[in-house]
Amino acid sequence: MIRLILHGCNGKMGKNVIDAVKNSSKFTIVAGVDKINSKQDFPVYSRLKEVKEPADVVIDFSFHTAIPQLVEDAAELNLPVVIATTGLDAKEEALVLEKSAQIPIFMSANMSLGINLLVKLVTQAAKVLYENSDIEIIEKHHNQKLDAPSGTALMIAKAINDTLGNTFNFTYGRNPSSGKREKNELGIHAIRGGTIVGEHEVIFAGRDEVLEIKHTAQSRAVFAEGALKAAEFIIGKQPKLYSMKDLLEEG
Ligand SMILES: NC(=O)C1=CN([C@@H]2O[C@H](COP(=O)(O)OP(=O)(O)OC[C@H]3O[C@@H](n4cnc5c(N)ncnc54)[C@H](O)[C@@H]3O)[C@@H](O)[C@H]2O)C=CC1
Ligand SMILES: O=C(O)C1=N[C@H](C(=O)O)C[C@H](O)C1
Repeated sequence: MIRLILHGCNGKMGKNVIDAVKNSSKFTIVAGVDKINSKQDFPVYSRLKEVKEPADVVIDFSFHTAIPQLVEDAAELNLPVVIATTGLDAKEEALVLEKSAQIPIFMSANMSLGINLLVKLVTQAAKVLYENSDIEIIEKHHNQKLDAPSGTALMIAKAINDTLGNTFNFTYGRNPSSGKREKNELGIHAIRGGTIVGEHEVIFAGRDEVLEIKHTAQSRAVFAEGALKAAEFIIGKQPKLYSMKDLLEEG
């Protein structure tokens, strides 16, 4: 059995990981960590360093400000971590990279298989279409989401820029003073409402033709199951910052 510590156990994704573990024969949750202390079937602590139960791996779905303490504690305890939390600032991201020299860290803004295939398809399309079309990303999420744009939208935009040698400046939404669209803009637009689980659409708008590539998450279970796959993948790996690309390449 893989012994799991669930960081952010009392949140929406925490609940989904608990359900995914119930349906899995490979995992058991030995402890949770959350800033809110609500009752679970396992002990809940307020930080990772306080956890008494021996464990093999940590999965995190919490909030970006929790990440520095999480990776500091995980490095001290020599525990691999899967970070699914989005909205990290540059300093938090730099610390994750620094700590990945000590422990294996798996980080992805989206744990679903479909989004990671979408990134592949979109970068291929961008190579062919970018000169003659305008690229815009639209993401839609529930009204409880704290960060905008989504980590996934940023991941897609960065993948396009990496592929095309940083051609684009990102434009976050448009307003009455935005003016005419520039050729080197990549628009990123965030919609928030209701209970939308997560939608990401990339639009290539050319002259007289439009290509749209879209992914819809229909439940949070896909993210929870993806996080369990990532956790299984990093146990026993060398210290490094891993992504979905590494997991998919290993097959
Ligand atoms: N990579 C992926 O596939 C996915 C990533 N996410 C990301 O996961 C994060 C959590 O999402 P939700 O579960 O919807 O949010 P949520 O707000 O429902 O849950 C977050 C939980 O983390 C806890 N928390 C906050 N600060 C903490 C701290 N300092 N220490 C310990 N616990 C803390 C909260 O009390 C709460 O229980 C968000 O950043 C979201 O964008 C969400 C879905 C999929
Ligand atoms: O907060 C969410 O719900 C989600 N967050 C991730 C993101 O910011 O990209 C992934 C997913 O779309 C759900």
